[in-house]
Amino acid sequence: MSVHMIWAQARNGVIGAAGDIPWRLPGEQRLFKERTMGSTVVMGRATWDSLPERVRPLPGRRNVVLTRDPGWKAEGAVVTHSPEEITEDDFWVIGGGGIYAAFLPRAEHLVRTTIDFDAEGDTFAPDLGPEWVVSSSTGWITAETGHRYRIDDLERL
Ligand SMILES: Nc1nc(N)c2c(n1)CN(C(=O)COc1ccccc1N1CCC(C(=O)O)CC1)C2
Repeated sequence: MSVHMIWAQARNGVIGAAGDIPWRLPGEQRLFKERTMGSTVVMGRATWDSLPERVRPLPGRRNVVLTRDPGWKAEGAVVTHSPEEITEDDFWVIGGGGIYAAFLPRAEHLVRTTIDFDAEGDTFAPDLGPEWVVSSSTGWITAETGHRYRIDDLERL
């Protein structure tokens, strides 16, 4: 089972605010799409709800949604009620905060975008222990909006 996690965070660790992402960086979204295309993506119900309907389910990927609600279902979503139920051998965890924290112990590979600003928000990236090391990095990319961001791949030592 190889578990990948992918997220974008502000310098101060914020990944979400009131059910949305407090920035819009199309270039970064394109990189997310490229990295996950063709794979299984696993997300919490709130992240599913945060996707615009036109891209829900995320096209070209098997969308697995984790929820405690036994009655929840949605067109295009494979519903799962606990992380232990996920037995796929290779998938990408795409949020949100609680889901990243739940899967971090099982993750083998992280793709972390850091945006070079501090954001206001209520949801944070998982705390990474010293066992996580950057295995490759894009270096700073300047977005159309002038914001700088970088994408690091991390592996466990
Ligand atoms: N590094 C990294 N990790 C993450 N987990 C995520 C990102 N960046 C960026 N994210 C989002 O913006 C979430 O999605 C969207 C949100 C609002 C509007 C469009 C979108 N979509 C973007 C993805 C498109 C696709 O993939 O097809 C469909 C449209 C999740």
